[in-house]
Amino acid sequence: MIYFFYLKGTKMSEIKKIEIILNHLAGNGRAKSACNKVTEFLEKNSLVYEVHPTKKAGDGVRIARKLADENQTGVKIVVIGGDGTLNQAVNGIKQSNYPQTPLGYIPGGSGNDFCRGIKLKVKDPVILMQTILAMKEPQRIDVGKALGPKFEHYFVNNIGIGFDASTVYFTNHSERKEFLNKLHLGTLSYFTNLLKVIKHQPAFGLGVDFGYRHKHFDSAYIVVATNHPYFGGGFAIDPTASPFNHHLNLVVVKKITGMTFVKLFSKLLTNGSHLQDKNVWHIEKTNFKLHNYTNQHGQMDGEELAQHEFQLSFTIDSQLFWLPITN
Ligand SMILES: Nc1ncnc2c1ncn2[C@@H]1O[C@H](COP(=O)(O)OP(=O)(O)OP(=O)(O)O)[C@@H](O)[C@H]1O
Repeated sequence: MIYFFYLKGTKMSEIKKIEIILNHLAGNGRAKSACNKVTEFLEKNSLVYEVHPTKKAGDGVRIARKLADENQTGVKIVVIGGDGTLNQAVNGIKQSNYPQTPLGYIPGGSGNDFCRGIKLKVKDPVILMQTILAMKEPQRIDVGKALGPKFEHYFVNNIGIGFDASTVYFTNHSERKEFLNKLHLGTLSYFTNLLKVIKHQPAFGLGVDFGYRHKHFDSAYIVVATNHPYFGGGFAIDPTASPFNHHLNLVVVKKITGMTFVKLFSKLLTNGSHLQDKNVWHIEKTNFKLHNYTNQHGQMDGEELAQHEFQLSFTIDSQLFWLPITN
């Protein structure tokens, strides 16, 4: 269903139309509710808008590419959904003939790690839309890019292999997610599935190339290439990462069990001192390569990637956003 409004008496100011990409399923209804508030505001102010609902998984890419290719002046494209929908929209823009097209974003997911990562202060969707409309210049924010055989994707948060990716897999396939989301406990949903993953996730071999150096791990367990600190709905896997420093961070945690794991995890939850632990290795670079030697689950911005022997080259890129940032 496409909603289209052109209200009589619309002030033909600089903004002629707002194109909204909506994932009405995101955040178990949070995105839909945010969209309703936003469109009510737009109507009250006689602004022209159109809502483009995603009709199936992955649809955000197609919609964003199409809207960017229309290249209309005076139009602002705004995504309302979670990190997965934002990821798709960024990839759609990058695949279009106008990859410099800016995107507005109103978070409505369950995790919303991107907004946490860029320290977005405005929480109210209507105030955020007002801010987006008032902005004259878009802001450039880092996004990661991963290239591999048959793989070319941009990501706004992170790409993970192993532990966190298995957690995404189990979370997406659990009935508890929906239930906990209803209670607005998306992070808890992720957390409870960690226990399942601790039981099932094996250690795996991993090679990392950075600069002229190579590092080998016999027993990698958590592997995250990240644009900012957060994954899994607010866990700061690398508190030193920043989406404004034109670098990507890579964190590798070796397989540990029992109390060693509990201690490390509590450091991660409390003060970020896990990065100094002897079982954790991390780098901050403009590019690096990863190769895991057995099939493992992967995740990109919370979206499942099929199980793979990943061979990925990471670089840093950027995307223009209609978002109020004070970094
Ligand atoms: N109409 C649809 N039917 C089925 N799946 C959809 C539909 N529209 C979008 N999706 C899928 O929903 C998934 C989740 O989207 P999204 O990440 O935006 O929300 P979320 O998981 O609630 O948020 P977050 O990632 O911030 O926790 C994405 O994989 C997207 O492709």
